[in-house]
Amino acid sequence: MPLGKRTDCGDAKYSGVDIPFTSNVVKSLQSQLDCGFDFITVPLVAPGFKRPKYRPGELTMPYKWPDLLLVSAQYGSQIVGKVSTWIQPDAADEALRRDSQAALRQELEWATHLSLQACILNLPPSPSSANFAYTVNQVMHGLSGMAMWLRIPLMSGRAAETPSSAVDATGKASPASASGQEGDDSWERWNQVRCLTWHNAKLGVVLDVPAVLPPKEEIVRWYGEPVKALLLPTSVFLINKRGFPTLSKAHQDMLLTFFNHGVQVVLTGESQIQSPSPAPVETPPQSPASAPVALKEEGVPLETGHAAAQSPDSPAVEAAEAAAAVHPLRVYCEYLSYLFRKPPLPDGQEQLEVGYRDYLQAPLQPLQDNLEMQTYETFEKDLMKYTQYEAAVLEALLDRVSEEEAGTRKIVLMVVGAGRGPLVRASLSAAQRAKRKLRIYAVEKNPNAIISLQNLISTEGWDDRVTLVPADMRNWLAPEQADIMVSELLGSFGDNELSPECLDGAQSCLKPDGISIPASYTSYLQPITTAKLWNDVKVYNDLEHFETPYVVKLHRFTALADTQPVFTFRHPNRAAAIDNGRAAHLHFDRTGRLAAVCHGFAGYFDACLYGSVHLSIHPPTHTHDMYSWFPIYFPLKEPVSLPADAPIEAHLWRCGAHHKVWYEWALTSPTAITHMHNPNGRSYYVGL
Ligand SMILES: C[S@@+](CC[C@H](N)C(=O)[O-])C[C@H]1O[C@@H](n2cnc3c(N)ncnc32)[C@H](O)[C@@H]1O
Repeated sequence: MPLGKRTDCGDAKYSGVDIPFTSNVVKSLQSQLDCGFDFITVPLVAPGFKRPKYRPGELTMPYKWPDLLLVSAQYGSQIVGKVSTWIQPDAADEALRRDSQAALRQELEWATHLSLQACILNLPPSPSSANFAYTVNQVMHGLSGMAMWLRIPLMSGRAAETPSSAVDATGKASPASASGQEGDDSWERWNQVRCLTWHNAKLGVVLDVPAVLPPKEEIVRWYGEPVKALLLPTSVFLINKRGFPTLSKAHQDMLLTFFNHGVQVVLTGESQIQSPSPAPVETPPQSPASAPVALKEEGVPLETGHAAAQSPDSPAVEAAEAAAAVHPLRVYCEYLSYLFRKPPLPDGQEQLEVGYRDYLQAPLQPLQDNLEMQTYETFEKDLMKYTQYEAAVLEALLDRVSEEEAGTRKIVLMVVGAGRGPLVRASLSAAQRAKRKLRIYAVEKNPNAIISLQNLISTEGWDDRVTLVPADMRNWLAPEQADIMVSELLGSFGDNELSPECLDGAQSCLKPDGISIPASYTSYLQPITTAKLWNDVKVYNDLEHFETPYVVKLHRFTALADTQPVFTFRHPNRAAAIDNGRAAHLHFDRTGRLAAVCHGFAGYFDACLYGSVHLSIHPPTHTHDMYSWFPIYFPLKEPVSLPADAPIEAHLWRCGAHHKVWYEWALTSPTAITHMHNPNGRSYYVGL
C-alpha cells in the first residue's frame, strides 16, 4: 500500500523496509506488505555463507535462496537485494580483492537473474573505487531492467569536520556522528564511481540518514543527483509522549523535500517502541543517537488518534502498544504515511506544472513557426503577465500625456506580435484607467491568429480604436509612427525567440522619442547539477541533443553558484549599425561551496517593461504568480567535476547569419575545458 496518493511526489509514494537475510522470503515479504510497506530490502546471501575460494573458470556454489517461491513480477517490484558487505574489490590484499570481485559479479548476476527491482551496493571503504566500478560497469552494460543503488552516508566526512553547523534530531546544533569517514567526502567517492561508469542512468544512490543531520548545503547537493531512496533507521526517530515514533522538525523537512523529489524511503532497524508502555519523559531530550526520547507535540500523526496529551497508561498509549503488537514497525509505517500526506496538495497552476517537472521541451520559435490555438490559450491563462503589461502601459501613458493634454491628445500604440489580442486588451484597459485616448495598431504575422484577432475586435466593439495589420513587423510600412510599441517576443532566455531582431525591424514605425515596452531585457546563467536532465539528453545518443538548449521546469537540480548576467538588449536600439551578436565571459564564484558535478547551465531572464515594472523568471526577482516561462537548460556534453571552492568560468556567444541565430557555449575552468558546443549552429538554431 503506497504511503499516500499525491500526484506531486512521483515514486516517493513507495516505502520499503530493510529485513535480515531470510530463508522464507515469501512469509517475510508478506508480513511487511501486510504492515503497509511496498517492498523489502534483503541481503542476497546469508551473512555466514562460506564462499569457496575463487578459482578462474570454476563453477561456484549456488545460493540458498528460495528463488522459485516468488514470481518475477514480485522480484521486480517488491524486492531490492543487498550485496554482501564484506566485499572489497579494491582491497590492498590480493586474495581478498580477487574473491571480492568474483563475489560481487556473482551476486549481481544472481540478482539480475531474479529480475530484482534494484540492488544496494555499499560504497567501498578504500579511497579508490576503480575495481568496484569496473565490475559494476561490466554488469550494468548487460542489464535491461535492474537498477544499482550505491549506499552513501548522507553525513560525509567533510561535514564531520565542521560539527558546528550539523543539526541533531532535536533540531539543535550538535557534534557530528561517525556516519562519514573523517576528512573524506563521501560524495566524491560516489562521483568517482559515477564518472568511471560514465554516468550510467542505472546507477543511483541510497542515502543513509544519520541522527545528526549534516549542514544544509550537504543535503542540497544531493537534490540534483539520482537519489532513489533514503535509508531511515528507527533509531533516528523520537518517541512522543503518547508512545508513538516521530521525527525531529529538521528530519521531517528533509524527508518532505526528498519526497517532493520522488525519493522513496526505506525503514531500517528494529522497532524502538518499548513494551510495556514507555514512561513519560519530561526532561529535555537526550542524545538522539542513544535512547528514544520524548518529544513535544511536533509531527504527531493525528490520524492515529494522538491529538491530545495522554498519560502513559491512557488509551492512546495503549493504542500505540497495540499497533506495535500487530507488527512492530506498523506505527513507523503509519507515521511515514502521515508525513507524506501532511503538506497541502499543490493548487491549480502548481498541479498543472507537476507534469512538466524535469521534462525537456524544445523552445518555441514563434517567428519561424505559426503558434497553435492551444499555445495562445496557455499564454492567456497567465493573468499576472498581462497585469504587468497593463501596469507598464499605464505608467507610460501617464508619463507621455500630461493631465492637461488628456482630453485632446491621442496616443498611437502598436502591439507588434499581437497573437489573439491579450496585449491589445491590456493596453485598452490601461488607457481607460489612465483616462488617456488611444489608437491601436495590432500587428500579427500568423494568419490563423489574425482570424481570432479579427473576431475579437468585432465581438468587443473595438473597431473604432483598433486597426488590424496582418504583416511581419520587420517590413511593415506603417501609415504613421507610434508613441508606444508593445511586444511580448521573449523566450526563457530573453532574446532567444529573436525579440531583438524583430524589434530592430519594427522600430522604424516608432517615433524618435517613442517608447518600447519592454524597454530592455537581460539573460542570466547559473551552473547546475541535474543528473536527471543530463541523462534524458544522453538517451538520444547523439551530439545534436547535447548542443541544444531546452525549456524545462527545473525540479531535481542543485544550483552550484549564484546567477550571472549574460546579455542585455535595449529598445529602441538607435545604434548606427546594430549588432545583436554577443560574447559573454562568465565567472562563477564558488568560495565555500562543496565539490560537485556540473551538468550544464540554467538560464533565466529579467525584462524591464517600463519604469519599475518588470517581468522576471530570474529566481532572485521572479515575478510572483507568473508562470508563462520555464527556465532554459544548456547541457554540457561531458559533465564536469568541480573541486570544493573552485570557481567556474564559462563562455556563451550569441551568433547570427542572414537566416538564423544561435548560441555557442563552453566551460573553460576549473578542471576541464569542454568542447565548443553548437559551432555555427550545427545542432540548433532559431530561424529568422
Ligand atoms: C509569444 S507570442 C505573444 C502573443 C501575444 N502578444 C500574447 O501575449 O499572448 C508572439 C507573437 O508574435 C508573433 N510574431 C512573432 N514574430 C513576428 C513578426 N516578425 N511579425 C509579426 N508578428 C510576429 C507570433 O506569431 C506570436 O503571435
